[in-house]
This record gives sequence, C-alpha cells and structure tokens, in this order.
Amino acid sequence: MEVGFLGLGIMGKAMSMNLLRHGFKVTVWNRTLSKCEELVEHGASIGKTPAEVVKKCKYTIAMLSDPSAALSVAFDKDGVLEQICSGKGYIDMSTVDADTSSKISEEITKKGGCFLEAPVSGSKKPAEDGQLIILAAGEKQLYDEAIPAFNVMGKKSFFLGQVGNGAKMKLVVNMIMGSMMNAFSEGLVLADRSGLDQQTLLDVLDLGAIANPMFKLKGPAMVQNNYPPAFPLKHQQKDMRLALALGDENAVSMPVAAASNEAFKKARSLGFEDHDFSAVYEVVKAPEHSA
Ligand SMILES: NC(=O)C1=CN([C@@H]2O[C@H](COP(=O)(O)OP(=O)(O)OC[C@H]3O[C@@H](n4cnc5c(N)ncnc54)[C@H](OP(=O)(O)O)[C@@H]3O)[C@@H](O)[C@H]2O)C=CC1
Ligand SMILES: O=CCCC(=O)O
Repeated sequence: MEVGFLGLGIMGKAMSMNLLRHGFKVTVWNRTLSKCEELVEHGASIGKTPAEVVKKCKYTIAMLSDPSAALSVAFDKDGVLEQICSGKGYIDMSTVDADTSSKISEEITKKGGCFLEAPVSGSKKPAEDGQLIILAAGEKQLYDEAIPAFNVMGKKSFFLGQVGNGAKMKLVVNMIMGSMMNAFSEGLVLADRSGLDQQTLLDVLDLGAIANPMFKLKGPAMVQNNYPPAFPLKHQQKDMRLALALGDENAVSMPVAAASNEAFKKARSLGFEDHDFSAVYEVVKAPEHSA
C-alpha cells in the first residue's frame, strides 16, 4: 500500500517510520524539508509539496501541529486541495477542533475526494511502538480502506460516525488529561512542602485506585525537574483552549479545565512551551519561575 505522509514532528516521524517498517511505500513531506532525510534513509520518497504527495499517492495522512497548520497544508498554494480528486483519500490525524475538520472535509468532498479525521490518543512512545488509539470519523469506506495502516500505527481504532466526532472525542480526552496533570503537580508540591517524600507518594499512587500510566511514566522525571518533550506543552494548551471552546458551545461549565488552562498558558509565557506538558509542574511549584 502506498501512502503519503505530511508532517514529520514528534508523532509524524514515529508513525511514518512504523509504516515503512511494516512494508508500506511512504512518500513524505515536511515544512522543514530537512526533517525528511532520516525517513529517506529508511526507504521513504520525498514529495516537494503536499500537492505533489497527494498527486502520487492514493491515500495521504497528515499529522500537523494545530488548526492553522492543518488549514494551511490543505488550502494554501501547493496544498492538498490542488491534487485531491475522486479515488483519493485524505486522513488528517492532527488534533484540531471539529470546525477545522469540517471545513477541510467539505472542500475535499467538493473535489470528489474522501476525508477522514483520525486524531490519536497516546504519545511519542506509543507512536514508536504502534500502540496508538485512533479516533476516526468521516467517510466509512475510507476508514475501512485505512485499517491496514491504522493496525500498524495503533492498537485499537474507533469509528465514531460523522466528521467532528473524532475531534471532539480527542479534545474531551485531552481536557481530562490536562486537568489530571495539574492535580498531579499540585499533589507533588503539597507532598514536598508538607515534609513527605515524593517518591513514596508516587509508590502509593501507583498501588491505588488512581494509578495510571501517565503518573507512572512522567512522575519520576517530574520530581527530577526533567521534562523531555513527548507531548509539547504548547499543544496541550492548544487542546485545553479548543476543549474549553467546545464547552462554551455546549454550555458546559468546566472550572477545573479553565484553571488548568491558565496554568498551561502561564507555563507557555514563561518559556516552557516546547518542554513536555508535565513542565506545568514548574508553574504550580513556583509561579515566578522561568525556563
Ligand atoms: N506529541 C504527542 O504526544 C501527541 C501529539 N498529538 C497531536 O499531533 C499533532 C502533532 O504533534 P507533534 O508531532 O507532537 O508536534 P510537533 O510540534 O513535533 O510537530 C508539528 C508538525 O507540524 C508542522 N507544522 C507546524 N506548523 C505548520 C504549518 N504552518 N505548515 C505546515 N506544517 C506545519 C511541523 O513542521 P516543522 O517541522 O516545519 O515545524 C511539524 O511537522 C498535534 O496536533 C498534537 O496535538 C496527538 C497525540 C499525541
Ligand atoms: O495529544 C496527546 C496525547 C498524549 C497522550 O495520550 O499521552
């Protein structure tokens, strides 16, 4: 199966590498073209523009930072829309809001192409290990055709119906995750300031009802003030912002998420945007601190 892949950041690089490892023919494009080189060493071809990739491939996947990047790659000069046509599918796996996804879907469909949104749960390591959770919505036939690729990139795929449902599900999940990270950070600070050992807190948490892979993975690094970027904080803040907008649209009051968003915004303004999102711990610990 020949697929195009647009966007070779933390996630896109790992996902496209997995496709190559499993025998897919992959043509890659990245805004910063030099990032394509490592993939080429592993057998990928390069497309000079998103349009060139779409022209060459029946299926093209995108994994881009945010709504403005997703719109730009689809709509701008040399973008996806220039070459999408009947018989071709476009699968956007970026985390965006439902409106962005719907705009892209509408224009792809007008040109005769098929569209699927398919954001993912899971971070750098699950992407490397092909263990993502795929939250797809849109054209069911394209979903069925994409299953061989999804099976390589993920451990489970959900088909959630009409375009927008995948985006919304992803934002709900990340809203919960961002709020949990803030509560976890407060707990680590409270343990420390009240004279408890933080490692013991991690051990206690890991044995109880609120044990979870995120605390287990990030906790030991956080207590060492170490935040190697797996999920960049700027993207978590984008997801909190988009989830809060979804809350506004649906008149859902989310004071916990709103307070968490403030902490992520503060962390961004202090220079932690490219650190892992667990760096929000720095703000909870010492709001006056800077990176
Ligand atoms: N990291 C994670 O744990 C997870 C991330 N996600 C989501 O996946 C998406 C990608 O995340 P991740 O790989 O971590 O992000 P990165 O910041 O590592 O990569 C972002 C990618 O988007 C590209 N990009 C940014 N702006 C533009 C633009 N205007 N035009 C074209 N390309 C652009 C970048 O290109 P360039 O290299 O040129 O900057 C890069 O390829 C995001 O939506 C994120 O929320 C979802 C699940 C987990
Ligand atoms: O969007 C990023 C999600 C990160 C994760 O699920 O661990």
